Amino acid sequence: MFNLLVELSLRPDVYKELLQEQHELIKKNGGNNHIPFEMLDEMVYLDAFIKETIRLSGSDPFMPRCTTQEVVMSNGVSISKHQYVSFNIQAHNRDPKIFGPNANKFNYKRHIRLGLKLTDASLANLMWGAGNRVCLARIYAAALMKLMLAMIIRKYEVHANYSVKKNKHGQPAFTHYTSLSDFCINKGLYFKIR
Ligand code: HEM
Repeated sequence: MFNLLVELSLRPDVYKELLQEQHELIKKNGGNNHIPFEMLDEMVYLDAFIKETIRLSGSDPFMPRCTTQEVVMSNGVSISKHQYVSFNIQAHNRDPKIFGPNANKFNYKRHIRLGLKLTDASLANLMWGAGNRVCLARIYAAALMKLMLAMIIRKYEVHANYSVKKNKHGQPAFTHYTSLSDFCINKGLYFKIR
């Protein structure tokens, strides 16, 4: 959740688009601010924003497994029984073979174009794991994330307060995160009521 809020605070243009989506839904609901479960499905931008944030800044970085038998991989490397192996989700999530030449760029609309939803578990979204061990509560967890973010977007502006350093290529290097703080706006994130 913290990553999502940091991302929101860093991207005012995206924030505007997400707020616009919420305003349209409120209007469609006759001005009522209530968020019924079915409405979460209509939050297409918010869905894609969460997915893109988690693709780039991660949930679970690794999927550890223990082999139950010897495995010979396609490149000839063999792994014997009872060895711990791990799949690197973060490297996968930035792989240009899967996400194209702009794999390192934040572009949440890529998921809308592909018609992929936050709750879908696929190679384009490993945040829930995959296969037999896929997260059993992903629909619940996704709904909670969307509900909380939608409520925050409707009511608050989120601002970050940490220094954005530049790396040697002049791009922002977000190395200086501070933790959430409710007693001092000089640290972490703060919320301003609209
Ligand atoms: C944003 C929140 C969540 C994320 C990102 C997430 C992610 C994951 C991932 C990646 C796995 C697979 C782990 C692996 O293959 O090694 C997993 C499995 C699982 N998750 Fe979640 N999860 C979330 C929330 C929840 C919640 C709230 C619950 C329960 C109320 C839950 C219940 C489970 C269970 C029971 C499994 C194991 C399924 C199995 O092994 O058969 N998850 N989750």
